[in-house]
Amino acid sequence: MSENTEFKSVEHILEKLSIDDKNTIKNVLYGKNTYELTISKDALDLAKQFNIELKTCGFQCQKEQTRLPKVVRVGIFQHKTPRETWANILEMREAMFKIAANAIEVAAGAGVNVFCLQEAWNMPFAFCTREKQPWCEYAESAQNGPTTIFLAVLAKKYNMVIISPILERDEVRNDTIWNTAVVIDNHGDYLGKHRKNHIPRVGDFNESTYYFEGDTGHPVFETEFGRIAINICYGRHHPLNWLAFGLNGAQMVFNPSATVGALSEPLWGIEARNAAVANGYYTFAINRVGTETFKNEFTSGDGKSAHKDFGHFYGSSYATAPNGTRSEGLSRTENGLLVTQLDLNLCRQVKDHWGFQMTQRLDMYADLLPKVIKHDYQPQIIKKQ
Ligand SMILES: NC(=O)NCCC(=O)O
Repeated sequence: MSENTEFKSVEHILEKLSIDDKNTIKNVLYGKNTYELTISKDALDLAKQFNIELKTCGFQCQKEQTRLPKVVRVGIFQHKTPRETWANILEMREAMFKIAANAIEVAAGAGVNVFCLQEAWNMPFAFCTREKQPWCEYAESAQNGPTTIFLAVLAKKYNMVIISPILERDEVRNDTIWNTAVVIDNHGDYLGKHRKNHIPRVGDFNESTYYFEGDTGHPVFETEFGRIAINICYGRHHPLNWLAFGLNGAQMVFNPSATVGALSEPLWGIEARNAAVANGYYTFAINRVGTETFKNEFTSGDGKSAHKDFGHFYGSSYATAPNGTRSEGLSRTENGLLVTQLDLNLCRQVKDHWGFQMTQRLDMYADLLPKVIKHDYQPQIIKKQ
């Protein structure tokens, strides 16, 4: 399907219904407790000028008697690759930096405190090709590479925490490559990094040709705007990965992704949303957008003829509150910024209400898991004798 024939979004189709029907359906499917944010005219005008779809969503939270509200604005940004995939790397990087700078400027105008980009945001998602050149050249130091240096200036300028998922080159340890999210704090300082824990081996996602499973565990980054963690793309299919970030105290978990319609679209609205409910934190799922075509054909090992693209990255980035209420999705076809306003107090309120954490029986799972990973494990199946 070509990009022109892709439909814009589920919400766009819902717009065709009467207001009453649309609201009834949205209340059932997305939850009721949201509101639109007021955004300055300047930020709205800038978004228009930069061709960025700007959507907002506020999540309601009760006032407490003993704790002050902890209100945070979060921006998530999805974007297309702005040049042909085979463009010169320095030119591509320059064009990507321009797109990110524009989006961050709009986000700053909208009062965003924490901002996250999509997976491997500053390059084409070339891991379908299995070619090492030139793609490995995009890899750079997490702490001192050009992308972190570039974003650190903006983080400081706008007093904004920025999460930057990139292809990392560990120059200290054997030049190895990793799929990594870098966290830069609101003073422009490097706070740390997380390496993708689960590497896909499905469809054209040949990422294991380039990098290995991450070795950084489940870090949670304490920032002035709350405790954040990053569950990179394919990790969203792994409930224990989400669980571990929750156990380490995350209040907001980001899922920067790159995934295509034919493979995962029916799962997209479920997994990050379910993780928010199960773990009592906010989640933010960010998918890239557009179709990226490569110069050389590649095969998928599934009998289909060789081809030059992954298929359509369907965007549809969205946010979910710990009570399961979610925002609308961004477009399936355009660059977009979703700005959410949330109160971190809701995490504890939902835990108190539902008791999922209190009832989760970690003791039973802790007992089972060491047994399961033994090669001679016998599943606990009871059969009629
Ligand atoms: N980037 C990545 O891990 N994609 C895998 C496909 C998916 O998880 O939908």
